[in-house]
Amino acid sequence: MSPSRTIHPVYTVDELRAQVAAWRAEGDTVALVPTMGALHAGHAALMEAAAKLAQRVIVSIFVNPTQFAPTEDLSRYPRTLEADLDRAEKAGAHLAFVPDAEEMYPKGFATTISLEGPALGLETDFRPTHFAGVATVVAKLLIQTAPDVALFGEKDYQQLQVVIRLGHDLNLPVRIVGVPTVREPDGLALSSRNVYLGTEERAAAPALHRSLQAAARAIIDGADIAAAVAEARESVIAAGFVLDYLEARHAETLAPIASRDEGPIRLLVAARIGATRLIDNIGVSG
Ligand SMILES: Nc1ncnc2c1ncn2[C@@H]1O[C@H](COP(=O)(O)OP(=O)(O)OP(=O)(O)O)[C@@H](O)[C@H]1O
Ligand SMILES: CC(C)(CO)[C@@H](O)C(=O)[O-]
Ligand code: BAL
Repeated sequence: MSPSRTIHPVYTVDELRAQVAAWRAEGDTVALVPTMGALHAGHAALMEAAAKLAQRVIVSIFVNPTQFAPTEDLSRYPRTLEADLDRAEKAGAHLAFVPDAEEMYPKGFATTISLEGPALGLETDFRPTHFAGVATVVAKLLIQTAPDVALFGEKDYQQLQVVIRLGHDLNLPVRIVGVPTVREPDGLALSSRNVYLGTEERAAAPALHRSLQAAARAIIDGADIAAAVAEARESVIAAGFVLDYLEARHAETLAPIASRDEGPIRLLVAARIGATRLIDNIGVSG
């Protein structure tokens, strides 16, 4: 670890709780930013937003095995702890909680959260066990840290809605805050998985955001939602993606939505290019 760093990495729940208790004793409020590391400017935006909402900011860095299916990229998921600590410190975090799998899932671990509502469909159709793993680890992180506020990116929009629902349903005493997606200048949503993209794939990738924008504009201009969605699906496929889904959903419940009269609309996409799976989403407003 760099000797000049002031951010404090802790590895156990006991150390985490002791530090939070010390801050609480001084009257400080606490924000939690859960991540899987490989931190980029999107994560920095979450930590910067956290620093405006609480005096102390904790970033957790844990590549959670239970949210990956055996066929997914757990083993090759980017791990960049030293750079992450530097970035977290620059973004205003005071403590990095970096548990290992044994700390989070000790021998005999046998509890999983089961979900319906916003967890149904979309990601769940392609990653059936994903949100059970996310909800379980997020619940654990929230209980371990007991923050006043926890921040999640809109880039993982279905995850954000699942976590909001989880907080309500389990009466977790924490405010869940969503942070808008940070994008590259060409519109590609920042994601740790973007490092997997080859040159041609990277050049094609902004088509996801462009297609969503075109569909949103068409819907705002009065186009039929199903027709706008169908056109966006075609343009994603024409850009070289294999489409998992591109859907219009109610922005809060994530139920299917056929008309603007039924409530606020969110357009969500997941698509694969080469070996990389990307997700994105935008709101339809105007
Ligand atoms: N571009 C972004 N803008 C805003 N928030 C983001 C962005 N990318 C990730 N986040 C948020 O950061 C938090 C941690 O996400 P995670 O560590 O999985 O990063 P990621 O870049 O989404 O990685 P992945 O490639 O696994 O999707 C989540 O709440 C996520 O929504
Ligand atoms: C919320 C989260 C940290 C849980 O592992 C993860 O799903 C992520 O990084 O979005
Ligand atoms: N950002 C979501 C984490 C995952 O894809 O597993």
